[in-house]
Amino acid sequence: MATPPPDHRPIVVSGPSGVGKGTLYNLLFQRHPDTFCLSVSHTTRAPRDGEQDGVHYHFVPMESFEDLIAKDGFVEHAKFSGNRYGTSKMTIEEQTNKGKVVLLDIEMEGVKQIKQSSISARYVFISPPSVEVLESRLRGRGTEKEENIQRRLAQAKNELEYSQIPGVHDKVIVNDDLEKAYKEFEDFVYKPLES
Ligand SMILES: Nc1ncnc2c1ncn2[C@@H]1O[C@H](COP(=O)(O)OP(=O)(O)OP(=O)(O)O)[C@@H](O)[C@H]1O
Repeated sequence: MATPPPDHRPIVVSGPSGVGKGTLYNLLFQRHPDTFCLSVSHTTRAPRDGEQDGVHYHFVPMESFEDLIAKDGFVEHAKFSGNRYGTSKMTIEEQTNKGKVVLLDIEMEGVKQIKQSSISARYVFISPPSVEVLESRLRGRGTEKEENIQRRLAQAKNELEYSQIPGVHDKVIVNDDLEKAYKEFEDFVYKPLES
């Protein structure tokens, strides 16, 4: 049965690659079925094998994407290797109107953009116990090539610096012991509304 949190605002989850963001919010989805959803991004890149439109991404032509930018339809968007990616305001609104609390898994530049947008959201940053632990998780996941690992670690240092600026995030969780970090994450998500 769905147990919605008292605060329905979208939750922006950020943190370095490999820190365990997906692990934490997938646990939340398992333990609270039908309550949350992950925002589906728009992209101009072609679908990969097995990717479904509307499930993994909203796949759109460049022209439609740029049209939506011009109409201020995105809370954040970015370009990676020639393709555009973004989170549309419409996607967030539609899911919120269905009674779901929307989680956004966003990297640092996107977080900065959302903070400038009209969307009222809650911000949680997932931090590694140390850069060494982060490196071993990235390697342990076995999904990255060496050059990718080095690039992600360099980017992690920027993200960690940004997370230390007071007031940027409502909550910073160190993902050391998974169950302990999960409990902190769940407590943050289910925090009573402040009057
Ligand atoms: N508390 C933890 N202790 C040990 N290992 C963990 C912990 N949390 C996550 N992991 C492991 O670390 C690896 C990275 O986790 P995950 O894929 O959830 O990271 P992510 O932040 O979502 O990464 P990305 O941003 O690249 O998608 C996984 O192999 C996961 O099982």
